Amino acid sequence: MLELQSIRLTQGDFTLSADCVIPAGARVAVIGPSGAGKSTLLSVIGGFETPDAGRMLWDGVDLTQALPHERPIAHLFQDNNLFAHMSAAENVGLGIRPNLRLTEAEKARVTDALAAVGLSGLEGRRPAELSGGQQSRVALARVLVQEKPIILLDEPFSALGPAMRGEMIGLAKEVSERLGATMLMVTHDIADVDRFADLVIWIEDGQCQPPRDWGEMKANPPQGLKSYIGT
Ligand SMILES: Nc1ncnc2c1ncn2[C@@H]1O[C@H](COP(=O)(O)OP(=O)(O)OP(=O)(O)O)[C@@H](O)[C@H]1O
Repeated sequence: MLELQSIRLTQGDFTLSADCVIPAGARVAVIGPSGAGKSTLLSVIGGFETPDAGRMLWDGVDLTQALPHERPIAHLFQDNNLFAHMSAAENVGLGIRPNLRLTEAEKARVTDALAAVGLSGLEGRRPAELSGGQQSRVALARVLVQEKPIILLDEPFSALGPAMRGEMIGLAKEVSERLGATMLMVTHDIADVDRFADLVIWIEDGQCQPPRDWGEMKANPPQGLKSYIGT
């Protein structure tokens, strides 16, 4: 499990606070108004920001001071972070080795990951030769080959239309199931939450609420969530 113990981070006049436990293997949507601190929470978990106070533990190991690449975490951001001059297979291979000197077994893992996201036959294409949805699939395949137990998605598919986004969220779910990974996804869309989440972390004014069952939260929403979804 992922434990955030009395985490505090102040940036200017904004303070994030989080004190919660996320069970291993959970799919968690992180929702809340614009500027509430959703991306900041993911930055703290990913190690891109160091909290002023508190600790983060994964399976009892204190990772609070660990650098991003030392953490058991894979990331997917809105812009997919694909390298324009590299093929789909090379972009995925980077998830295994940044120098791309892959063994035959590692090359096979890349091929398998691209097949798992429906891109067999397109391994040699560069990002500009792929549609937006296909580019997102490459980014998901790169998450898959990293085989990390924690995956952070920050508004990953927001550049896609609603139907394609739904499809990609289904695929992200499959990736989390395949790896047994704990997945946290920031989104602004309640339809995404319905499709994706077991649990929801509601954030408002920098305060993260502990994760709650989504069905239960919808039945009995905090006031801020009611205003947010306009009920
Ligand atoms: N480097 C920084 N220095 C000072 N304030 C910052 C910094 N980065 C973010 N903030 C502030 O922290 C707050 C939280 O920002 P964050 O991006 O986490 O919100 P968010 O919930 O992800 O918003 P959105 O839904 O609009 O993406 C905002 O008020 C933002 O202006």
